[in-house]
Amino acid sequence: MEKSLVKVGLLGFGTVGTGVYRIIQAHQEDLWKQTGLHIEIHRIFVKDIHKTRDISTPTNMLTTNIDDILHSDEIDVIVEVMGGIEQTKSYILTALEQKKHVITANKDLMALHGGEILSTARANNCDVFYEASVAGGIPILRALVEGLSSDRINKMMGIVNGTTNYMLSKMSKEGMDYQEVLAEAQALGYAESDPTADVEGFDAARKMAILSTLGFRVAMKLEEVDVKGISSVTKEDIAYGKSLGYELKLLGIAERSDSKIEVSVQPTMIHKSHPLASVHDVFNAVYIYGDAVGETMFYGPGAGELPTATSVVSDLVTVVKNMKLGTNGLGVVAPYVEKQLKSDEEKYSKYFLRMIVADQRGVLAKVTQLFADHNISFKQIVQQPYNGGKQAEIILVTHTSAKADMDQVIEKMESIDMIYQLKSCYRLEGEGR
Ligand SMILES: NC(=O)C1=CN([C@@H]2O[C@H](COP(=O)(O)OP(=O)(O)OC[C@H]3O[C@@H](n4cnc5c(N)ncnc54)[C@H](OP(=O)(O)O)[C@@H]3O)[C@@H](O)[C@H]2O)C=CC1
Ligand SMILES: N[C@@H](CC=O)C(=O)O
Ligand code: NA
Repeated sequence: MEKSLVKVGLLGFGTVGTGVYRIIQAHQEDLWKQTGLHIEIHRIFVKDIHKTRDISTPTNMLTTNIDDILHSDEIDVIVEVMGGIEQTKSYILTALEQKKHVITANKDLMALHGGEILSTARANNCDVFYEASVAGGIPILRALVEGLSSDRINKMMGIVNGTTNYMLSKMSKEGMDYQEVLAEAQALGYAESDPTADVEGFDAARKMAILSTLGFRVAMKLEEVDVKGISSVTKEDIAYGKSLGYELKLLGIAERSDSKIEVSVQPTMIHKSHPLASVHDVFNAVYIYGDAVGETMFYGPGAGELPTATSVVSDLVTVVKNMKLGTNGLGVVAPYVEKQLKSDEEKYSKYFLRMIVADQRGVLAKVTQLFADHNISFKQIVQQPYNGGKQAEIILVTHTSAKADMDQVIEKMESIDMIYQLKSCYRLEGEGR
């Protein structure tokens, strides 16, 4: 007899899980009209069954026994929104071996173990979708694997962490300093009480590993993403950047040239004429450069109960449509492009530097010579008095140069006595794009 009802096992009933439950309840009829099947949350796995929740569920729907879900013959699809890595991975692999389709919002898990999860899904003819794992409510993974599948993507730049974008926006607009704005982001619930993954760039790196795997069709490993966070950013850097026409953003950058790729996350000065410079507060955006399509930008909420749940439930709609058509597991394409990573000699970008130097005749010539010795030329130089005129502050904007050359310059600065301190060095993007 043909199925008329799809039963879902929900793992986790926190922020995102609650949103998934609400959307499925509220949009029952639309979901049925789109898929031809009724969708029902059958059981929900939680840690604490006695916890007070602001949403009511039928008696016995909540369980703390994972087997009620993983080994239930009635459940067809697992929605994993509990977070965590090892335990969650074992639940997902078991679910796939039990021929249950999987939807997850878990970027930590997919960035580390996505390859194994997807190959287990293929072996079991199951679907795995994870749209909510990158840029919460923005349908960016679907855009890469469907909307832009006919194109060759050369570059993706993303503001993919809402917490740090909120912090940098506040530092830029209100001149707040780092510690002050971090405390505010924690009080508002954007940053975790341990905000390391957000501010040190690890959360963004996980999302960039997922984006580059799908965009470039390579098996990108998390440890191959170069990561630098925002914990050493100062309000002075932001103000100087602004005075020269740049906003400072934590950018994930994935770039491909001549079949070689580089993927990184770092605070980056982006020219105010670039659309990413106008992405403020907790919003996310991903800017994509395709050979054929040109430039496209995807913008929206990167987190939050209902935006994130929208992506999860849309994945569920795809799984259920596939069930109706009997096409589950056919859409999961393994990375098929051989991965070649760029060396530091092959990574090119422009840079913004700020340094404190002696206020003496010839200092600028020394600085210029050092950069010229390593093939780096300047687009802009600003010099001004520092520390009451006892020293000078130099701000430099370079032309395109190799990362290896810039690293050498920074190393050699230490031995030049007229250069007292390199205050900051940022990658620069967005001009003349
Ligand atoms: N919040 C957001 O805006 C976004 C979240 N995500 C991802 O979605 C996932 C869920 O996030 P979120 O909803 O914020 O998390 P929450 O902390 O709000 O909820 C987690 C839920 O999972 C349950 N849970 C956690 N650990 C266990 C365990 N060991 N055994 C049983 N149940 C457990 C908790 O149970 P109990 O209720 O009993 O405590 C809770 O219901 C994460 O992977 C996160 O990275 C992705 C994009 C945005
Ligand atoms: N901590 C993340 C939440 C969503 O993934 C962020 O700040 O973007
Ligand atoms: Na998304």
